[in-house]
Amino acid sequence: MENGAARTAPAVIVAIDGPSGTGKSSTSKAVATHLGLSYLDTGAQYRAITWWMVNNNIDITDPSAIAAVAGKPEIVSGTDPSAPTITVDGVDVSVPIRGQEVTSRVSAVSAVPEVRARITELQRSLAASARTGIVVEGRDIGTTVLPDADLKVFLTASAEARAARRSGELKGADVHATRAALIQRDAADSSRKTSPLAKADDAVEVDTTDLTLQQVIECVVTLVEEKRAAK
Ligand SMILES: Nc1ncnc2c1ncn2[C@@H]1O[C@H](COP(=O)(O)OP(=O)(O)OP(=O)(O)O)[C@@H](O)[C@H]1O
Ligand SMILES: Nc1ccn([C@H]2C[C@H](O)[C@@H](COP(=O)(O)O)O2)c(=O)n1
Repeated sequence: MENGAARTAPAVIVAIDGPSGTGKSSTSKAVATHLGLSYLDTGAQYRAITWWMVNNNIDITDPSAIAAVAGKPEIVSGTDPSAPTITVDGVDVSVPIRGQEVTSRVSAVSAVPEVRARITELQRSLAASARTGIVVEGRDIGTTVLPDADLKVFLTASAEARAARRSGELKGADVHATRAALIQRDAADSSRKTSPLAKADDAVEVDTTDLTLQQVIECVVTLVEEKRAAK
């Protein structure tokens, strides 16, 4: 090492993709916290722009109406994994974006190419400015947003496991209805033309069905450390 200077770990870019309820957010936040990286929830950004469309009475069934205003809202994501934030035009929307009104419309809004172009640009800029590196989670991070990521992980889990996790979270929500809604959203997200939900060819697939959250976190931390060591 030159002049005995302490070697700092090189910045590392991690892409975590997968269907709803596979554990992307929980895993990404914990991995980023453990490794001192930034964290970006890209689903929250698509939810935030959907919230703005709903609040501004934009016709969600009309892609050209969505495209015409896609550049208007200012979406700001805070990337501290211990306290991630999301605002639209300065308003904290972290709670309303999780509601049914947004969840049932987000696939339609996020399928519009102009929306994706706008949000993808934000995501790339946040990743480029992350000093120590970043964990970015979503649906198209490994395939489209950050195709040169150091590590790509694709999380999966059975529909039953995902529905049970979500029903537990929603305090007793009907597990069959939750399962049906997850499958419907995954189908919409996987079948859109522009950057659909997909596993990148070079992603490591981790089936979380029979793993605890802690086991998944440990698995991804190990994968990141291996990549870092090889840099
Ligand atoms: N391996 C696991 N075992 C048990 N529960 C888990 C596991 N992974 C995540 N969970 C729980 O499942 C729920 C969904 O997890 P999380 O929000 O991280 O998934 P997600 O993939 O980000 O979902 P979405 O894409 O819908 O935002 C949370 O309550 C989380 O605590
Ligand atoms: N990279 C991404 C992230 C999310 N979306 C869309 C599709 C999802 O149904 C929706 C909400 O995501 P969640 O909060 O459930 O992770 O946002 C996308 O198209 N691309």
